[in-house]
Amino acid sequence: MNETHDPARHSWVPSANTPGHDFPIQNLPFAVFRRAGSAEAWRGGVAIGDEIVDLAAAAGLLDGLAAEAARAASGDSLNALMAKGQFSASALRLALSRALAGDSPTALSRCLVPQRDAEYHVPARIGDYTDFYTSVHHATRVGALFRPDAPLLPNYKWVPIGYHGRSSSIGVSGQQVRRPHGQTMAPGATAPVLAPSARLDYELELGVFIGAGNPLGEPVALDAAESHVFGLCLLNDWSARDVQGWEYQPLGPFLAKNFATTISPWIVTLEALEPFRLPWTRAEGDPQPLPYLDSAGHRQRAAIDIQVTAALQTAAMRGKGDAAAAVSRSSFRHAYWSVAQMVAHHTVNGCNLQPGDLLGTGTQSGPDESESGSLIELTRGGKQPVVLPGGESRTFLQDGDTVTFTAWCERDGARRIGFGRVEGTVLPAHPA
Ligand SMILES: O=C(O)/C=C/C(=O)CC(=O)CC(=O)O
Ligand SMILES: [Ca+2]
Ligand SMILES: [Mg+2]
Repeated sequence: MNETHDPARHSWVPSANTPGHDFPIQNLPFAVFRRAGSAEAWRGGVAIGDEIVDLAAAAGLLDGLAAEAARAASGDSLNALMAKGQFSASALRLALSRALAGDSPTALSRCLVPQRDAEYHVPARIGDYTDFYTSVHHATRVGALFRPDAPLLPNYKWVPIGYHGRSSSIGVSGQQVRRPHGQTMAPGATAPVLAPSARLDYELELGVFIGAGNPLGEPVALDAAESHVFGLCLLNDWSARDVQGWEYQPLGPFLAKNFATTISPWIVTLEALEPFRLPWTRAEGDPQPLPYLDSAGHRQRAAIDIQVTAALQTAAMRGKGDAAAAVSRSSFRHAYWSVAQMVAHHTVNGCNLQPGDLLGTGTQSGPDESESGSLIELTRGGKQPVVLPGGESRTFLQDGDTVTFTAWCERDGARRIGFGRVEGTVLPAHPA
């Protein structure tokens, strides 16, 4: 821990000191933004309270490594900053923390843009996107629905399972997601049909942005893995369950999941998450991981307690001015595999991760059924509707529904930090 985590540190930006604010001075997450509706250039920014530090403007006020880092973040993506590695982003975070601390505004006050005036871009050019499956609770509950005889496959507790996703359809919060068409095979039918998905779902996930890459052919060791991670965001892996159930064997998800993935604009750095570390543990009877996925240092601190929630607002609720209703709530601390294990496993065969690559953690579900991170789990495969305040109910998503995820970390002795939000709305399918 360093001075940037000091819970007593406060900022001359008044909104940053509001209790419970997602973006106090202890957080300082990164995004790519511009003034909404303007022709301004997209550039990197750091959140402080209700404001954004414009990094293109701030670069000239900083020195050394921090100034270089701010210049690298002045373009329309954070890839150049990510490529510089953890020390560079850390130097910038420290310089900003110092310049934003205290009672008296510094020269940085000229570089602030109100968040209410901003629009956001996907924060990196995402070359590759891989989605993992790190929640054993999600894997067990979804597995029971797709494969009643073998819910948790025998490989699960040995190998961090994932599939290669699609980066072209990743959008930033506010994305309008067109209900996809796909092939589905109704129970008892003899031939599939092409139709709009009738079982559209969300998946409550975190995204992991890669910072410094690794050369092709050179695996990243577990204890070095986190030095390749820039930070975490919120991620909704929209999923067409009826398409998935028919297409996924034997090669895994394909069109059921590649039509849209929505991420939050703000990336919370691993450094900001430091106070919320937990030991990485295994339940009695779980196998010891292979040596490349295990180390003493990893066991000590590889889990992170990030609380995650999903809320639903239907078009009717929006019309009446009713707030979104919470439907899922869990924590990343329940994940079976850690961020470091995802990176070590992804590269163990020599696969090269590159700056700006995105890893999904997989749906975060907790041990209790109420902690399910998707509708397919909450509704037991669409059999038990979720009833919303106001009387409507849902098995799967309907047109006009807005799904919002939030996440935060809190514990005694640390300042609470948050991730902002990721939001997406379902549009009707294109006419056939
Ligand atoms: O168990 C299956 O066959 C598939 C489950 C998923 O939908 C998994 C997926 O996208 C990974 C995850 O979000 O955990
Ligand atoms: Ca997923
Ligand atoms: Mg997806």
